[in-house]
Amino acid sequence: MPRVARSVDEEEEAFNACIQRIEEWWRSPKQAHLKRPYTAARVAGLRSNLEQKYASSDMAEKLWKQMHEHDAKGTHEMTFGTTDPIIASQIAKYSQTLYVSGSLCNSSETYEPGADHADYPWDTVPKVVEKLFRGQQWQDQRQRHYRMLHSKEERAKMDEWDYLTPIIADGDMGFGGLTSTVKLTKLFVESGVAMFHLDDLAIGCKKFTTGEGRTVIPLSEYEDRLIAARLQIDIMGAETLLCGRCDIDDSEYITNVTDPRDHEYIQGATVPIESLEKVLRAASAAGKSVLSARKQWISDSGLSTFDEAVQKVANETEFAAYKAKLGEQTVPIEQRRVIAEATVSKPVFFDWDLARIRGGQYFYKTCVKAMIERAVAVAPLTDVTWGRMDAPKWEKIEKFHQGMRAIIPDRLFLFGYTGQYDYAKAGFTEEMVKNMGVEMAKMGVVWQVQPVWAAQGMNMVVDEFAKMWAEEGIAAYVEKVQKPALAMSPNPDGFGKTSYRGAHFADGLYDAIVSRDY
Ligand SMILES: C[C@](O)(C(=O)O)[C@H](CC(=O)O)C(=O)O
Repeated sequence: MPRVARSVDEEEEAFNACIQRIEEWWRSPKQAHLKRPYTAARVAGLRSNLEQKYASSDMAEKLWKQMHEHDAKGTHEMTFGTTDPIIASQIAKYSQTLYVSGSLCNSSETYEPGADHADYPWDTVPKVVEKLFRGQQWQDQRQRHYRMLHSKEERAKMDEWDYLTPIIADGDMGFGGLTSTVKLTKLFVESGVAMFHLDDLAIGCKKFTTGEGRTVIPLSEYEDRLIAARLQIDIMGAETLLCGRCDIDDSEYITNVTDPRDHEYIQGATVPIESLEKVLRAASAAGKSVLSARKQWISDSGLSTFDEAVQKVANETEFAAYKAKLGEQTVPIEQRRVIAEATVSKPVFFDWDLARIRGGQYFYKTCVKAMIERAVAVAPLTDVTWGRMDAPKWEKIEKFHQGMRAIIPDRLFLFGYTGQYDYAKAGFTEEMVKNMGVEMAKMGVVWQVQPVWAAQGMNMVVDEFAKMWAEEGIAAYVEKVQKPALAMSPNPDGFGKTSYRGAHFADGLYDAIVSRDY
């Protein structure tokens, strides 16, 4: 039987050398801000004997450099989402990066489309990243071949695009268990991604039209999710970047109360009342609106956090004493009750179980302070932060990013302009909208994306063309598409002056094979 041709002493020596290489790597400038909860020995013990290099590392280092250059200049990247290599090749002319949206993948890259629910197969987004990255490499190879068919003088006058724009991808919530997140991470690294983001949402709980907020997971589970991803990146020895996305801004529920760091934000009934679920079941049985019954219960129950419950029954002096005793550290609910008993004369009624909803979730009162606490807690595991917001509230944008940088001065951020942002409703003037990208860049928001343009802008383009083509046919195509396209500069590719569609490259391969030189 073939055995590994090496003595146990050599094995031991190789293993210890691997540990030292990992420890040295972790001291490198790009890794130094990270703090792992596991040792280099544990990582070495999870590696195979085949240590590989990944293109993901090259693309991550390119992105890391780009983001820090933007930060130093107070500028920012603007890109948008696509799942199509042809669109990606055109984005490369004006943006330095590319984004792969989970929402878009769920509507255009799955056998069974869906809403932005991350209910698609876990390997969907990494496969789209790989498709786009392969497309980028082919465009780069094709362009290089075409250029080198020309003299230096001719090349000096030709367009040359950097098609190898780092790809940032949506890892959603890591798709379930920790080993699912490990596998997702492995595929992302192997796909050539530069960075991916993981959020703190509970899987499968998003609601879109009922007015209910998102469900998040306890901070400890969010940390584990990110540790799983960081560990797999370390096992692969990759430079791939990890973004901690925090989705609590639009949340209303949390799956459980195991982490005392969340207790400050959990809401409960502050008067004795029938449980919410019991009331909703009765309303449903009576054919009444469950949403109205829910709204009424929230009002009747005096739904509040524990601190708000204390404030309702304490006088000013008592509440000040209560808050002073709490201090700034994490105080679990049972300790909050003890402090309330010691500082407030009246009894405090607070029951978070009465408010639990059908899936067992607890009500959660989000705020910027909670967003900052979460983002800071996971910063040692992540390279950048994304505080996701369902609507643009400038005060909140400022409070979050400035609050984060007051604690981590060099933190970099991502930001997503989702398609349904209503700026007027959010109190933005036209001037504010025009300047928000630049103003956010001053706070370290160096990468800004419109994730789902393809589900909005592309629909407009296709709608317009489909109507024209159906009604006016080829004559309109020649006048409104073909002629303008061929006249454009830089050439929008497709046909005409460049080798965009690969004709020259294909012939170049053929000619090399049959060794015929032009
Ligand atoms: C970025 C996002 O995660 C996505 O899937 O593209 C979505 C986009 C959107 O809802 O517009 C999100 O922001 O949650």
